Amino acid sequence: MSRNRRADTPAPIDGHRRQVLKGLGLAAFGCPFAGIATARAEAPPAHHMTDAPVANAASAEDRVPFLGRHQAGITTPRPANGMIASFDVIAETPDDLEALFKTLTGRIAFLTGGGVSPDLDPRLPPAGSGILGPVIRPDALTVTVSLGASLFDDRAWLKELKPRRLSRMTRFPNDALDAALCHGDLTLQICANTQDTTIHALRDIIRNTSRHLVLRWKQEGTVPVIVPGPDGVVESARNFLGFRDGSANPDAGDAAAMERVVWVGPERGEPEWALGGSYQLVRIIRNFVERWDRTPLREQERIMGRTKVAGAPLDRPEADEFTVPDYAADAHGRLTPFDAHIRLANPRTPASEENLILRRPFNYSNGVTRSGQLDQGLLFICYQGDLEKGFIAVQRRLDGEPLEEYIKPVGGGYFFTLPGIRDASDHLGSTLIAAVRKTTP
Ligand SMILES: C=CC1=C(C)c2cc3[nH]c(cc4nc(cc5[nH]c(cc1n2)c(C)c5CCC(=O)O)C(CCC(=O)O)=C4C)c(C)c3C=C
Ligand SMILES: [Fe+2]
Repeated sequence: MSRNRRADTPAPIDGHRRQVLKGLGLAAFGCPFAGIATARAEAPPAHHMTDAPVANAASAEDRVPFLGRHQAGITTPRPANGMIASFDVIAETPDDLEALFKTLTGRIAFLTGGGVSPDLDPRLPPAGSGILGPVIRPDALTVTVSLGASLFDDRAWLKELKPRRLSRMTRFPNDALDAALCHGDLTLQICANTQDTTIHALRDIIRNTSRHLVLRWKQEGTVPVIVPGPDGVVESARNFLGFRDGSANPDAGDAAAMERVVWVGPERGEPEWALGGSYQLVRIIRNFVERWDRTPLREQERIMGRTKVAGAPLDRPEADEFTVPDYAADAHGRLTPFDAHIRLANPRTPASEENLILRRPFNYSNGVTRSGQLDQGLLFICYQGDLEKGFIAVQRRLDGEPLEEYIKPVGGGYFFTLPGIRDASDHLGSTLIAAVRKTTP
């Protein structure tokens, strides 16, 4: 799980990051399907630094390839803005569902590729919301499509094809789930450099799928853009508790690690159609930031298991955030308490290797609660090849952790992220539809 956090060449950073994006298959801007047949939504190469957005590196011309064995938006770099939108699906027949998947595919291909909105006919409603103007720039947009258990459970012709570990999220002890913020038949994870682009994409998709999709809930979030240090190190972005978040995330640029941690492969016993997909976990976790801000620094650090400024593990407080804690050398929990967040989340034993997850969180700030508190928190998103061994096992270890005094999960759900799209003639969900056609006359 080693990870090269340092840039080979510290400056200019924007050039470096641009090169990474070019390596991902950035094609000429202008045509919605330009480069689509060759551009693949794979993880960035190993020299990519962290998953934090880098200052001055983001450009409206950044295009994240849409085609590939896996959907974009999971191992591709996390831009500054993210959103989960959850929908109910109106689809009584396989034909309905296929039509929805095809429309989604077409819209996502256009929006992520960029292009010119068609000319306006003043006698008709405009072709789009217009909030980006007539020229849609890709802006590192990704739209990742996942399905909820209810989509399968509520349709006889889909029941047999449900991914094995997909279920309706049930309550954990510290949860106070708001039904209006939970579950759904289908989610879109929409990420981009700017919020205008995520909102534009959402409105475009809602407008073009109104026959099949009804919006249930959505949550937006952001990640701070990081200015690289003089040595070129890009540190992890901070969450709203002020700690670096992402330091020990598996390396999304390590394809072998992603096969082990994130993707559904043949060894998992999942239906054939699901290969190349992943399980998506979403949790909207409110942070009681006023209480946290009144908590002594030492206590905050012992709750998290890391120093606040540098993000170093408590057994190596002079080290950096990427230094691996040595729990075996701290067998009595003197330096890192046994109930510290990071020690529970990943005790770093051979057995806990199978519980690794890829986190892709965003901070959210929703306004003010009725009792006059800030409504802030973490839009926690993670991906794993096995939901039970991944999120569920980790969350069970975290149940009762001291951090719970400061957090309250209020929404979210379990979803299955569809495999990617082979080529320009393919569409999202094609393997599922083919399996439906095989099993239903
Ligand atoms: C069930 C999974 C997890 C939930 C839910 C979760 C919530 C949560 N986390 C933070 C802040 C931090 N988490 C950190 C590390 C970390 N967290 C999880 C899992 C969940 N966190 C894992 C698997 C890890 C990695 C542990 C390791 O391998 O050492 C950290 C430390 C920095 C880092 O590695 O990212 C912070 C900080 C909050 C605030 C939160 C809920 C609001
Ligand atoms: Fe965490």
